[in-house]
Amino acid sequence: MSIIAPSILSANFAALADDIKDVERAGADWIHIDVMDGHFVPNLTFGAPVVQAIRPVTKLPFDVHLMIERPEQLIPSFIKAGADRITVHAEACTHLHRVVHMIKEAGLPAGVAFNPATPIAAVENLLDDLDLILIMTVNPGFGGQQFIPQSLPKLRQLRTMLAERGMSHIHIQVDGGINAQTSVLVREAGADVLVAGNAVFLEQDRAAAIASLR
Ligand SMILES: O=C(CO)[C@@H](O)[C@H](O)COP(=O)(O)O
Ligand SMILES: [Fe+2]
Repeated sequence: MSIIAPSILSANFAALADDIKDVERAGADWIHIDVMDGHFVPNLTFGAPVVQAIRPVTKLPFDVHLMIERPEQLIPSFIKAGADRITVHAEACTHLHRVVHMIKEAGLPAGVAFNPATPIAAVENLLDDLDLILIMTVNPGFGGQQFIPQSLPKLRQLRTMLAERGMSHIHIQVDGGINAQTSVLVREAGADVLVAGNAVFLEQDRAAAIASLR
């Protein structure tokens, strides 16, 4: 069964706590938090103080997706604020091994994300250290974009790579343009953690929306 992680980027920021409680009631598994710095991606979102403010609102794990340059500078503050798992972009880390170990040594599961144009080979020698690999199914920076179909062969390639190495316990996460239709395609291609922003938060009936993704 897929893990569903609604992305609060599509929530109503004026009622963020209520929206988080609502998706928890509706059956969400993780809360996906998109951190953007206006440099690595052309948009700006939340910092650690926002994560800290919403931490008491839910018991669900906070899945923090860092779309920022030099993530090693901010990882400690996100952990202190209540992150339960952290994913960094391969493209944003000069020393990816060091950054992944920084997350692991703090006791958190570590993930590595890949933009649509980045080959996944960069992670081949790091598999022992990873809990999750995120295949971006849009170019990161904004919610509500269209799913990129070339992500599907990449997902299959990753699934095969993990199976060949006996590493199929590593989560394969997808993020961007996931809805009731594309969720079927990505699941068939190997994804087991589905992030969805608009497809959950813009729906009146969030329980039905989550069920249709699952
Ligand atoms: O990381 C990102 C965007 O960069 C995502 O988490 C989006 O927030 C997903 O939004 P939808 O495409 O599902 O609306
Ligand atoms: Fe994300």
